[in-house]
Amino acid sequence: MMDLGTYGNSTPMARKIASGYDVPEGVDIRGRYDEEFAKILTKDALQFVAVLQREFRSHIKYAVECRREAKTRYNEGAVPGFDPATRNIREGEWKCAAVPPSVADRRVEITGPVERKMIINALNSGAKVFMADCEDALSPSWENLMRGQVNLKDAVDGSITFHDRARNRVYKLNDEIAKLFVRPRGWHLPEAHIFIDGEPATGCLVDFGLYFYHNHAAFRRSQGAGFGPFFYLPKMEHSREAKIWNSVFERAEKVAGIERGSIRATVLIETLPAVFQMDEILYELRDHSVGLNCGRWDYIFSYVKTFQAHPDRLLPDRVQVGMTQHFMRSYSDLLIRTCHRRGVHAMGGMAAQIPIRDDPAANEAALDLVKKDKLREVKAGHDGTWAAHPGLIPACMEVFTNNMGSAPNQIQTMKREDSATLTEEDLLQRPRGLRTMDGLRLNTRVGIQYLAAWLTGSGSVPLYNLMEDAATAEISRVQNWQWLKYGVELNGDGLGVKVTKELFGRVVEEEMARIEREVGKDKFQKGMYKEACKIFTRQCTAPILDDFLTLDAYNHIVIYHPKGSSSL
Ligand SMILES: CC(=O)SCCNC(=O)CCNC(=O)[C@H](O)C(C)(C)COP(=O)(O)OP(=O)(O)OC[C@H]1O[C@@H](n2cnc3c(N)ncnc32)[C@H](O)[C@@H]1OP(=O)(O)O
Ligand SMILES: O=CC(=O)O
Ligand SMILES: [Mg+2]
Repeated sequence: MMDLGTYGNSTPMARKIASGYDVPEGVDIRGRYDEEFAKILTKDALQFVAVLQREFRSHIKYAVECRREAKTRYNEGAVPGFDPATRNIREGEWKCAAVPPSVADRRVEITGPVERKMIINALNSGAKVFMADCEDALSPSWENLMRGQVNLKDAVDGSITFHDRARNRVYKLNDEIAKLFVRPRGWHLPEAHIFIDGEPATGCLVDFGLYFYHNHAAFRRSQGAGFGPFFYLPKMEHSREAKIWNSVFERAEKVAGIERGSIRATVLIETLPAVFQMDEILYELRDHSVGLNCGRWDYIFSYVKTFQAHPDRLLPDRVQVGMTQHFMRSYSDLLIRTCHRRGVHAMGGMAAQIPIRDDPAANEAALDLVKKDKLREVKAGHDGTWAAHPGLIPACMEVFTNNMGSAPNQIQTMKREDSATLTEEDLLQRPRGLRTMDGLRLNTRVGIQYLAAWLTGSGSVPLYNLMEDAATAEISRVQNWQWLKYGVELNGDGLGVKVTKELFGRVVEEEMARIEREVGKDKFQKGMYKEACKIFTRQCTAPILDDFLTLDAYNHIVIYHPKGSSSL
């Protein structure tokens, strides 16, 4: 039990029963009541979330406001770069706290949503780490998030099981399982089903707070060997955001009465501004860091977003923006050099290919692409990588083990000092490649189908033999928006066709017809394809680019109880 000290309010008058949940003063729950959820949404756990919300809300608002100001500067022609004011941090000799022994070896990490069966499969997959995702891979509905918390709690205490009745198969944990990291949502997403002092709570503080409150003690015993819990932190743009997380961790450690530096986190470098802040981010989190990760898909999305007002930096077709483009390779090389200089892991990212069950030749080709990507990563000096599917783990493991041997990581052996000379120009270099009608069509087809899945509760889906999640869908959206905004010529087709609203309208119509043919009339009618098409089309043609696809779409999955009691 944690000591909430002066933050708790235990007077009987302050207790309020709302929507069936026993809530502390100032907290209002508008999501559906469920007996299982009530074991997570206890009064003390909610009080802990409220403590965090009250202490950090003004810092978060300020950080979000700073993002807006930076966006205005980029829209007026500026480009991101290294901050002269923090040169001493970049050039100084300092190290992050030593890596906890329990996570020294992270050569292959599996990721996936906090869905019950997938959690069991991922923990049993043979990967060293499982990143349980409340972010890119999860549609953040009340049901998904609260069930996810129940599932995580059962996973940490080891009791998690799942009975697949259709297949009469019972899932439970093996003796040896992956180490658990949890990725909360980004700062931008609210949790509209929990109000604190009249405002929606910050999504990531709900995800972090509930998980930490219920699991820190069991996790440190069973998984972290005295450290933990462990987290992945997404979509940051500046070190001031890392500073907030560091303070959140310190507050949580204090409340829980555990040693400072117990909690550890890997930060995803997945926005363009953040690549110029890697040292600064590690510095802010130096007592709580366990490395950085190349979140390549959001990074590509962020490149377009950051340069939304720079028509000289248009992207080619999405499929051509791989890790071998100069700006992507530079980002990965500098991340490795930065992490190893500071004594922490430099994690690689996700290849989009997944196993193709019904076509052995195509499956082999997909596996070869994954292996090639992992070989590039391990040879560059990454200490580990991500796999989207259990079927990819043996291949990823083999590539990393063949190149790293029995060493748990390459932190001491791959310093990559050659990357010290990488410049702002290297990191911003325009991607090379061509734009095609096929690219426009694929973006549209994938974007709509992804959103249709997301609106019905699935945040990661297989589409055309690739993994699609919120980050990959964002690329489809912003690329369409960019091409429409600047009326670009599809220069890869040799026909000189320009992207206009009329052309896009026709493409949407034709791609919707194709989706209907592919998924079948029945699924198409019952699904959310039409709604998804409306949202996606609106966002692609909006005069001003929406910051996030999921922020607008979130309004469609907020369900208040009792029904109709209120709305966003
Ligand atoms: C940009 C980023 O942020 S990347 C990180 C976020 N994205 C992700 O985490 C994506 C994770 N991956 C997935 O969600 C899935 O693999 C998908 C959606 C891509 C493909 O899913 P499917 O086509 O349903 O997979 P498939 O049918 O081949 O699954 C076979 C088995 O593997 C399991 N499985 C598949 N992927 C995973 C996973 N990532 N973790 C755990 N188990 C998994 C399935 O549950 C299924 O189990 P079963 O045989 O016991 O029923
Ligand atoms: O979160 C990972 C990414 O690639 O985006
Ligand atoms: Mg991401």
